Amino acid sequence: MLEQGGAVSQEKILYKKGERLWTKEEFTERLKEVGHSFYHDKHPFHTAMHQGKLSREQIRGWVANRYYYQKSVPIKDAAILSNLPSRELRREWIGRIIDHDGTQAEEGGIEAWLQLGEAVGLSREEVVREDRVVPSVRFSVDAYVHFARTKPWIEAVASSLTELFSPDLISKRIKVLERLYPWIDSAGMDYFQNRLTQAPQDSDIALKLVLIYCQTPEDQRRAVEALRFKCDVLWAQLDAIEKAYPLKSD
Ligand SMILES: O=C(O)c1cc(C(=O)O)c2c(n1)C(=O)C(=O)c1cc(C(=O)O)[nH]c1-2
Repeated sequence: MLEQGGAVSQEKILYKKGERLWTKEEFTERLKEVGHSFYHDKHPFHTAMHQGKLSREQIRGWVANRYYYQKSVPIKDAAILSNLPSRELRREWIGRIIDHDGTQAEEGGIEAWLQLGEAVGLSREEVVREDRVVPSVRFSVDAYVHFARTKPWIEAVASSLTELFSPDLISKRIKVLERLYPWIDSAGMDYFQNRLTQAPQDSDIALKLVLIYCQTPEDQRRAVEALRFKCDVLWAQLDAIEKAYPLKSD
């Protein structure tokens, strides 16, 4: 099928097994549906956090365990970077590593997370020693890094699209922590404040790449599955944290 300019109208091409390529709008909608159904904003541990029900020990356990995710994100991004096939693509991605690792002038997200640790009463030494990190948190985060290393780069990029949904969750979290957990030193909020500008920039780039480079129904399906996998990674972390720091029943 040819459009006016002679370009092939991908939207109308029918593929085998009756599949057709989703339009960009349909594809974006499918990705967003995954977030609405499976993102960790609805996990019971977050629900309890948002209701002000977590004890100091539970907040500390969450911060200490999530450190393992924070320190692994730039490793995951370096794995993706190493699989990107052009310098134009690598230029789009490299800033993420600096956001987390920092440079001499800019300390970066991992440092800000350690400051959050101090704000909730954890020494940076104990956070860095990973004393409280439970096996299933390690296991799920390592699965994310492994996914980024071994899957086609566009699937790894798609798996980062949970960041489409993180700004709403993080802005809610900032308000909740300030209002319901006043014992947390406000200096600890810098990490979350920074993510409110970084996450939309990251997800804009990732979504642009996914929409451009997923050119067949199979590519699109795999991107949706990659995002579902990543939702599971985030959910599994909270399951593990909840198991180690059980919620009180009402
Ligand atoms: O606090 C959160 O709920 C949350 C969620 C996510 C996410 O949705 O993947 C990220 C972050 N935080 C985050 O801080 C972060 O740096 C980050 C990087 C990525 C990624 O996949 O590349 N996700 C997230």
